[in-house]
Amino acid sequence: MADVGIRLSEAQQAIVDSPEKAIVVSAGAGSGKTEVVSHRIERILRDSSEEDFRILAVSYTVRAADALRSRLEKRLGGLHRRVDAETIHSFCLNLLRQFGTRIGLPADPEILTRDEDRIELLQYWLAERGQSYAGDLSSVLIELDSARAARRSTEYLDLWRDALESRGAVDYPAILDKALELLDSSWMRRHMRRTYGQVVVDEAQNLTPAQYAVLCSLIGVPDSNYIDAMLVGDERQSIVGFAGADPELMNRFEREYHARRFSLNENYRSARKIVEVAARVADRLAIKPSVDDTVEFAASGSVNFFEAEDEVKEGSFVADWVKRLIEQGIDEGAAAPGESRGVHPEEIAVMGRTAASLRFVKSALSERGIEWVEGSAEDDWLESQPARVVVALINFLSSPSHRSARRQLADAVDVTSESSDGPGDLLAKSASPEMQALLPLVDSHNVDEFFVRLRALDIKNIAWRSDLAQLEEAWSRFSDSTDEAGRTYSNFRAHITRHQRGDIQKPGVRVITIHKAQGREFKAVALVACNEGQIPDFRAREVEAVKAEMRAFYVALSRATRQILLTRAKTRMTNYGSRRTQPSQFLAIVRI
Ligand SMILES: Nc1ncnc2c1ncn2[C@@H]1O[C@H](COP(=O)(O)OP(=O)(O)OP(=O)(O)O)[C@@H](O)[C@H]1O
Repeated sequence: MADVGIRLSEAQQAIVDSPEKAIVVSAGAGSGKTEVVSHRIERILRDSSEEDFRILAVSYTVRAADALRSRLEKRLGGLHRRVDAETIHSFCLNLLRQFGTRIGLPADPEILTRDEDRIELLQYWLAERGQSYAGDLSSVLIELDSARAARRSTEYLDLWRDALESRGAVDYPAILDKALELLDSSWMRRHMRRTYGQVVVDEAQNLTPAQYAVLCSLIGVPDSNYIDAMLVGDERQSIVGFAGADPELMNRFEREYHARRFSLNENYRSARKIVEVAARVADRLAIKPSVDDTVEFAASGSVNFFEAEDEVKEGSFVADWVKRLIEQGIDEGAAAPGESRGVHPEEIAVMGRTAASLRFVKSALSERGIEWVEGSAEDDWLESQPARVVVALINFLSSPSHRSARRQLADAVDVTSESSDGPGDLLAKSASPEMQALLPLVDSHNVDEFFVRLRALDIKNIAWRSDLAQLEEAWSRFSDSTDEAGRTYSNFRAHITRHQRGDIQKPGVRVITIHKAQGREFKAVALVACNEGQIPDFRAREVEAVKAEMRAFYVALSRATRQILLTRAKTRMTNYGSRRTQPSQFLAIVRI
């Protein structure tokens, strides 16, 4: 997203300059929300003389937080250090690491990220209490997660909280719970008020009630001297309802904090035809204000539809479309006069409502020798197995007593673990020479020495060199900002979790689900499998559920700046053989 030389519109500038303590910005896709957020942060920092007054900018994904951080870094020079750009979970986790002992957490709480580890603990804890559960424990966890996101009570909740406490562990929802408990103390609130002069929440349509509670606790109650706050979001892009998100919370904030509401109606991202089709979907979603394309956009854009006989042919058609884009650029007439038609592979996204719907495109792209990558999965920043093991090893060495850390290492090495296994045992169990080559790392005395040894390793894996460079970069960022005493495995692991899992840097066409595409921008977007049952997903039966699917459709369309291709296959392979499909009801809305 280029922001050099952008002239903000009057409506955008009004938000940047607004002196109100609380504001809500509700605006459509591509209307410049992220642009406004970074300009407003810049304006506040430049206007304030207090050196130690910081801004907390909360984003929904690690990738979005990273993107905001690097945008501010480019524009603000040294001033960007006064901004903490984080996800709400990483912010809360950091609070727990700093102050958690005040509420009885261990200094380094074990973080249970994987369901296997949670199920094992739940099973153990139920057995301890002489209880058993006949059904599938993962469904208990799903219910526990959604209850905590919604802040309602449910069966097993107290039991699960006790189980976590007994283990000195937290899972993702408990990170918020515990942060809330911490923020309950007046000392902690004072500390927040002394630290932050402004809190900004981007993608606020994705807030859950639990996150909203943390936010309110953090800034302070309405009618008090609360920390200035700005919520920015788009109700039409609310697509994580399954995770408990409630776009209504933006209105609640407006009411409770008497916030001034702003809206932005112009689309700066997409060419005319794309704005037109996205606006038809937004209108159907009937959330005001609707987008109107009053920006005079010089590019007309192009929107096309293709219906294939079957999914293999659909995949081939999309792969050929990608190939043509890379070789010849976007369609003639789709670009603005004088604008280059060239497209880099990274500016092309092939999207699907689910990952499964993308498999035919993936193989068709590979057959044509076109490089592609999946979205920004959490661990995607490292490609080779040895590098992933290195991270798992750092995790293990930072908390050798955490069972989950041992298991993660065992998984990364691809062996099974016994409770007595140390990291050396796990590496030695693997027959792979690459894993054996990592053995010298195990008994490094500290993380400095770990890195000296890491550089000296002789590993023959094509991706190792670039992964090593990534690890080195993470290390040098960390060591630049941390004094010797703070350079522990545990702090370095925390640094990696907070900063290093963002967008993938690898080259190639992006082949991603719509959910992974939120907040991003591409020159050309193909959306495959536009069939009933695929988008909308077959599980969406109620009106509300279909609307949620329509919002996903809106997110997909509104990612494109110049060109859209929608495709479907007339037949699909299912477990029961080939079946005829019906076109998605959403195609009728965009009138294709
Ligand atoms: N005033 C402006 N003039 C020119 N370009 C602009 C202006 N405001 C924003 N843009 C550009 O429009 C594009 C969309 O802006 P931005 O990413 O901030 O939108 P957004 O509202 O955050 O979108 P979404 O909600 O879809 O993620 C970006 O490329 C941005 O640089």
